[in-house]
Amino acid sequence: MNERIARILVVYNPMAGRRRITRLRRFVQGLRAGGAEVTVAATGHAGHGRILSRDAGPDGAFTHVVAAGGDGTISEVADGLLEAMRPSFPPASLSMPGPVMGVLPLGTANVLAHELGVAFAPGDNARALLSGRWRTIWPGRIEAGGQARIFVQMASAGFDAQVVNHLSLRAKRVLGRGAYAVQAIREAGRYDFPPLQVVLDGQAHTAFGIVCSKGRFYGGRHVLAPEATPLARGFSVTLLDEPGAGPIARVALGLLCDRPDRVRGLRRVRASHIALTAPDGLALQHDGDPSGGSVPCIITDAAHPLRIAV
Ligand SMILES: Nc1ncnc2c1ncn2[C@@H]1O[C@H](COP(=O)(O)OP(=O)(O)OP(=O)(O)O)[C@@H](O)[C@H]1O
Repeated sequence: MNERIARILVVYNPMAGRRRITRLRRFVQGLRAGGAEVTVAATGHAGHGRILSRDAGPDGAFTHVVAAGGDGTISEVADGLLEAMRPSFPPASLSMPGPVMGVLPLGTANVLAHELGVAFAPGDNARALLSGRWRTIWPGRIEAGGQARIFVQMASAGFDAQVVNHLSLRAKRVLGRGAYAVQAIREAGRYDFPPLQVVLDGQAHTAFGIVCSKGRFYGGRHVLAPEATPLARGFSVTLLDEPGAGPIARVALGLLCDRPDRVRGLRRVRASHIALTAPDGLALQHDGDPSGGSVPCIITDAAHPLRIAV
């Protein structure tokens, strides 16, 4: 196989964001104009991105797999690429690092794209991808109810996970990021803030919400964890010490002003092994989508890092 030709699989989520098919077309044109062989595969259902990228990974058929969608699509593609690296998944060669992952931001919040400075303009993105530059990121892994999922930006339990779990894709398409605010107002009246037991690298804490961040940003380009980076192992863990709608409103204001350090009742701890339990099995979310499981859960780094084009 000719190693100089980029062979690119684009995993396109047609349900992400506001269905920006024109931007996808421009991106593919840019790649082809740059000499790449491009295959586009649209996802047919939630979780399909993981299967498409897992099956693209092991035999070297593709040099790159691009997640064309939002953060949920990115986490599914990352999940599939990492699954293909598992020794138990045939016919992966352990010496092969797998395809480089690309990101074409077509989603609602696109937090990882902001975090890594990925180009939003399709032509610029295609040129950057073909330039061959990449960085190594360490995704997170969340294990709940016997199922493990990969995330790239953050995972959480508490009020925000409840909002994400009750938010419809349709609302996100119609209202964009405003859909999160509308849903948060709805949940504020009915969420009862049960306490979470959190064990961070063996140290026990109690909290009323927890966000395990790989990157600085949360909900778009709002800084929650200034020191977090997806380029390193471990997490910046934000704990909410007080229950209720008042503290949540303070956090929202702190995020809008990018001043999480000024918010009373929020604290951050570095940790690499996070165990959560709660009395009544709270919902979880990762990268802005429901995790499909509930607390109790364990959060750690993924077994392998991923190469990501920037
Ligand atoms: N064909 C499909 N039909 C329904 N859901 C799908 C389909 N393909 C993917 N999905 C799901 O769509 C969800 C949302 O996708 P994604 O997160 O990429 O977009 P977004 O929510 O608009 O963006 P962001 O997460 O950046 O706010 C994901 O959970 C994914 O599993």
